[in-house]
Amino acid sequence: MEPISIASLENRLNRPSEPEEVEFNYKLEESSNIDIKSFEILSTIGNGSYGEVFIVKQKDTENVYALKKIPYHDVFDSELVIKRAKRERDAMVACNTRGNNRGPKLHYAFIDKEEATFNLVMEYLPGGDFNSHCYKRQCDNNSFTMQEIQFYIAELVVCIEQFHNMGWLHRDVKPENLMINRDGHLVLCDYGSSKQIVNTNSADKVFGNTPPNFTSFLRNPSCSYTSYVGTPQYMAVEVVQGIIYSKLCDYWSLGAILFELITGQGLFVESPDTTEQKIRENIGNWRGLLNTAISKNQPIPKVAESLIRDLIAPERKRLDSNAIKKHPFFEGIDWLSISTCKATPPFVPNISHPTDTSHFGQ
Ligand SMILES: Nc1ncnc2c1ncn2[C@@H]1O[C@H](COP(=O)(O)OP(=O)(O)OP(=O)(O)O)[C@@H](O)[C@H]1O
Repeated sequence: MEPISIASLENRLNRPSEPEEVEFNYKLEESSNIDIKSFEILSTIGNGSYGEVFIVKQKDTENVYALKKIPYHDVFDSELVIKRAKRERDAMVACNTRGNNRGPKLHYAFIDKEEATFNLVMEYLPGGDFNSHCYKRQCDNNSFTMQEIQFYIAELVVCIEQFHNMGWLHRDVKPENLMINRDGHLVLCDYGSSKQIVNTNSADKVFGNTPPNFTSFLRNPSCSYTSYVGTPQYMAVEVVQGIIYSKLCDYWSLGAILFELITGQGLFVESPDTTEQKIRENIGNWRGLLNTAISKNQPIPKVAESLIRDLIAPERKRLDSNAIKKHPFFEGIDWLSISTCKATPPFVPNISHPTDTSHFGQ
């Protein structure tokens, strides 16, 4: 039998293109000679489908950061990986420049050509991810009170709203992509699936000095997208069907998360064995299945059911952030204190030192 020859990186036919460092680098000029050797890797804190996240210490300053490393030399999907990493980097830069206090602060971004990785050095969020927090509560038989759910959903509304206000759709809002910061507030992370809203008519005005009114773009086809992204369980029907969608898709995800926090069940997920394909089919048949899910999981407070139905709804009827904030589900919520992180969270992580990783399951 012929020996199987494995193509080296150099002679592969579809060798991936090398990413441009100038497009990716961030803040390197302010701190000379920053590269991967500037950081001591302490431990792994997360593993996603695209990257690995470590807690690191900068050697000269002793500052602690989270470092996300995204390898780009996989021959099968490197173009996709490069696109995702750039989007993530660009959205994080937008968070920094537009003062989004619900996104992780980006400190540096650089490419390591030797190990073929993108590197994003960001603020370390020590409270762990919200999904793990919910899972722990469920395992401890300590389900959320309606007051706690109201708080977290209000925080998520503000996270999504701030992301939209800087001119981006997130498209992958899910509990795993929400982190808890040191003060117990939610931060929306993982921008690999996000998309910048492009106003083809007045691109300059969108990011000019005048704050743009993005609500006016909500149903403007020139600001809607048809590519297929996201995580099926929380994906809006118009995204699953690949038809034109707008930033309202992120509020469908909010509705799916609200349902899950109240019932402890994933919406449109019948059992842990439900396949991705089946979840997509279920979302396609959402009208009937939503009624079934709601009647099967009673009691759900009427006011919460009403908000779920206003979010798991056809895009043209779905509430936007202004209408969501006025919904009776949020009675008693002080939106100013939520958006300025002054509201008291129900849980504040106990952090004993800057490199404490006790809220990350390992
Ligand atoms: N700034 C941060 N501080 C602390 N932990 C973080 C931070 N960013 C990410 N993590 C951890 O790393 C995990 C993976 O990160 P992330 O979701 O960004 O990776 P990904 O490869 O894009 O994931 P996905 O599979 O969702 O696309 C997160 O779930 C979280 O536990």
